[in-house]
Formats: sequence, C-alpha cells, structure tokens
Amino acid sequence: MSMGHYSEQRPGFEVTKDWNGGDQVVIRSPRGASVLVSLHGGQVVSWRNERGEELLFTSSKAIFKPPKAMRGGIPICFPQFGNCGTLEQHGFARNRIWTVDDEAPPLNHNDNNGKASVDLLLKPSEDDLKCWPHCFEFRLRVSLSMDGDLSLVSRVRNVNGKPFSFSFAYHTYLSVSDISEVRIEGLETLDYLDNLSQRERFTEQGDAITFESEVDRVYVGSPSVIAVLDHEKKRTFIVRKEGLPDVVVWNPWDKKSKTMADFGDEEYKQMLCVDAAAVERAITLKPGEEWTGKLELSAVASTNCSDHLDYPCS
Ligand SMILES: O=P(O)(O)OC[C@H]1O[C@@H](O)[C@H](O)[C@@H](O)[C@@H]1O
Repeated sequence: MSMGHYSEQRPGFEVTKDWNGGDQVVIRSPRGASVLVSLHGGQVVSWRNERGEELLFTSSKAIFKPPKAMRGGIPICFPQFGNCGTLEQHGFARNRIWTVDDEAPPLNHNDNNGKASVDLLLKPSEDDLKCWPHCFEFRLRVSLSMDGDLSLVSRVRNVNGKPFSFSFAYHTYLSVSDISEVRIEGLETLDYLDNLSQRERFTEQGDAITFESEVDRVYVGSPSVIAVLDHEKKRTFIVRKEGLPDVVVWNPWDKKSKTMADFGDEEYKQMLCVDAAAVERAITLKPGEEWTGKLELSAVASTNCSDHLDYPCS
C-alpha cells in the first residue's frame, strides 16, 4: 500500500507501508538507500546504504514480537533511560504500538530539505497513565535524505495540567566489523557516569575511546558531532545531535552477552551502541511546552569523514 501523502513530498522517493513483515513503513531513496521503521516501539529496525549494506545491528536472536523491544536498530528510551526510576528499564515507549501521524505539525523549513519522512505518534494509554501519570504527545519523524543519511526528530509535548520530567535516548545499535577495530572520537576528556560502578563519575583521559572489555557509560555534556570509526570496514559513522547533551556508549562484551536471551554469545563483536541521550539532567516541560531532540546519522568512507565533522544537525 502506497502512502500517497508521503510519496508526494519528495519525487523519486518511495514511502510504503509493509504489512507483511509486521506493521512497518519503508522509505526508499531514488539511489537505493532505505530505512525501515516499525510501529512497534517507533523503532528504526533497518538502515541500508545505496549498496544495500545494513548499517544497524540486529541480533540473530532478536525477538520481533510485542511487548518487548527488538534487540537492535534504534529503540526509543522514554520517559526513562535505564533503570534509574520507577518504570521498566528504558521506559515504556519502546514497547508500545505507535500510529502513523498524517497530521504532524510541520518542522522548521530546513528539516525537510531533500528528505522523505514518516511521522509517528505515541500517546499514553490508560495503563501507561497509571504508572506514569503525565499526559504527553510524542511525535517522531524519521527521514532519509538523498545521500542516504538517516535523521530522527522527537518532539515531546506536555498536554498535562502539571509539569513533568523525563530522560531519553536513541538507543542506536551500530553495525561494526569487529569491536576491537573501532574507535570513537569526540568524547575524549569528557566526564562520564559509569553504569558498571553505580554511576560513579570519572573523567576520560584524553585518548579516543577503544574497546577491550564491557563498557556502559554516560558521557555528559558532549559535543554535537562525534565520529565512530570502523577501521576494518573503512567506514565512519558521523553522529550529529541537537537537544541531547549526553552520549551513552554500551557494549556488553562476552560475559554479559551470555546472560541475554535475545543476543548471541559472540555478537558483541559486531555491534556498538552509541546513543544520543538526555540522561544526566532530566528534561522538564511545563504545561503546553514542547521539547525537541534530533539525531542525524551518516555513514561515510573513512577517508572522507573529516569534511563531515564541521557542520551540525541540519
Ligand atoms: O537489555 P536492554 O534493556 O535493552 O538494555 C541494554 C543496555 O542498554 C544500555 O543503554 C544501558 O546503558 C545498559 O545498562 C543496558 O544493559
């Protein structure tokens, strides 16, 4: 089924609903890049470049059935990141069924330049309101650009009579060739909260981040652009973010992998989570206020990546 409303916005792009593999929306660029978004969790479950290569990790043991989030892609952590709060781990948004929102209010002019998008909407159910008594509207726009860049824009509006606070993350499972060949640039010298030491605060010592054991950290007050370099693949992911001051870096390594039912024992070598997030300080919205958090991901040949580090989110 074609979604006329969306296909009209960018000639050459295809935006279709795919009911065979579950409730998913596919955006395909004229050059063959694609993104697949599931209504389950509002989760991006696939992002492919023009050569058809998958850029996001999905576990071979992932379970695609509600009510649990699928292990891979980009689950949305909202209204709670991790287990610091009264809600289930990473909040309920990733386990709910979202709807396609044909009436999403427009974003800034620049946000639509050369992109095709789908808009999703989540409102709390009666049950959600019992465990988190705050009325909100969460609008998620997922877009693919002509160059195959993926962008996610989240807008959370307080439609409640009272203020509320939340934490948030785009829990982004990047696909990598071999974790021991990967390096993150842009987080050097930052403070981080170490989830492996009861969130104790440490300071990174100035080198690019590499991996040789389990890592579960929240880097706080990070720059708006960071790079994840995969030497073996000669590919660099450029992560641009706005409204999201923190970056969560997670790799479960061998021991933790064996405890996760929906994750292969050796799969930690092929993934790295680098999440644009707002964790250290909660976001507070007064009645009627709206918050916006943006993530833009590009995957480029490592030799070309320096041109991409200079400009922020469009
Ligand atoms: O298994 P989940 O709930 O998807 O969480 C996976 C991981 O997500 C990371 O973001 C957290 O920092 C980790 O602590 C957590 O283990």
